[in-house]
Amino acid sequence: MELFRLLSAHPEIKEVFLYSSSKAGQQLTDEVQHLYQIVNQPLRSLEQLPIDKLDVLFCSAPSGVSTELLPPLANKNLKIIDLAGDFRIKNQDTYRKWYRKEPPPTALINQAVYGLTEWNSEDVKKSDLIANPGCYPTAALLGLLPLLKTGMIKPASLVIDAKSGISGAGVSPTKGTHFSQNNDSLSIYKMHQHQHIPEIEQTIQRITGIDTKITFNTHLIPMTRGIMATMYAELDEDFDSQSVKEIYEESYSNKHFVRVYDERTNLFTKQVYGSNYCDLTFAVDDRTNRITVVSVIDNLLKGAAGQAVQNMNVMFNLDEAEGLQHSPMFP
Ligand SMILES: NC(=O)C1=CN([C@@H]2O[C@H](COP(=O)(O)OP(=O)(O)OC[C@H]3O[C@@H](n4cnc5c(N)ncnc54)[C@H](OP(=O)(O)O)[C@@H]3O)[C@@H](O)[C@H]2O)C=CC1
Ligand SMILES: CC(=O)N[C@@H](CCC(=O)OP(=O)(O)O)C(=O)O
Repeated sequence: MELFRLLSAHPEIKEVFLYSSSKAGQQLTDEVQHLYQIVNQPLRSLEQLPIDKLDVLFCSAPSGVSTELLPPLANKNLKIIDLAGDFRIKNQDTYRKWYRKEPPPTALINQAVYGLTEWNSEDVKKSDLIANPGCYPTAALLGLLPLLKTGMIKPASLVIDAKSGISGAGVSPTKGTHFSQNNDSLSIYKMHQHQHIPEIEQTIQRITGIDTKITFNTHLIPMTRGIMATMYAELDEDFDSQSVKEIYEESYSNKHFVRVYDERTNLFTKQVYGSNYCDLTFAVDDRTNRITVVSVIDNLLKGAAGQAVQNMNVMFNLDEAEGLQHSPMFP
């Protein structure tokens, strides 16, 4: 629904069609009461996809669905952006191990471009099939890549501690996302087993050439949206606060959606709420020679729908911020 909201207000989009696997033919009223004035269509069935009339298709279903759905639609003069994990992992055995599902065909995995446009916009531009990054990897990688690429931190020392709002768990309520269980409580889940671990390691490898194994844990926070990734690593002795700040500024000065704050700024997930920004800060600890990096995003925007629209903009040679210019809502 966030994707639909963004696309409906996008100045370069003529028409958006909505498809559903379970509610074809129904009017979207209950789920999208908040979009009452713009949802003026019944949900369509997937069999009705007019491939030759569409420019771009977003697939926004849980992992495993696009492995079945997308292969027959690929390479048909239609650009595809998949929001799920299916096309993100290049090694099929790695995908099987972490997702416990069968991967898509090799040719399509090889064709898919990982859409972290801040780091590979040239590939995104040429691509017809984008694997939109996961929410946690987006937050973690945008904070870490500048430091890893320049050798500022020791990869083996890296620990990523991430926290997410409950909308990260999708639309269907489960025991784990029940209000009474989460309200007034903080929980840890999928310890050392999160499916985003191989995605982060693979992207570090592809962008910096570093083969490393990360320690990554995730927590559920009783809030609707937002991710904070707090990352700890040993700083190489040749670097200090000043050089870290310079590297961040160099990496992101011309990147619209990454905002680098001064060292030790207190960041809030709410300062990016409803926006496509990723906000970063850091603190160097001279006593321990460790650095802490903090990254915040809105999981539904920069972590999913916003980043998907940003990728679409780059693929169609539009300004990458088209349709995503709005500031965060605060408080
Ligand atoms: N929530 C988040 O913070 C993030 C989400 N993503 C990705 O964004 C996309 C949307 O996320 P989110 O809305 O949370 O996802 P959900 O898990 O809530 O699923 C979205 C919709 O997928 C459809 N769907 C299609 N096939 C199936 C199936 N076999 N089983 C269940 N549902 C199915 C359902 O709609 P219908 O029945 O109408 O077809 C469902 O409402 C996903 O690809 C997800 O991986 C990425 C990063 C962050
Ligand atoms: C809070 C919560 O449950 N979050 C989800 C990640 C959401 C996401 O990024 O999903 P995909 O990688 O599937 O696209 C999780 O931890 O599995």
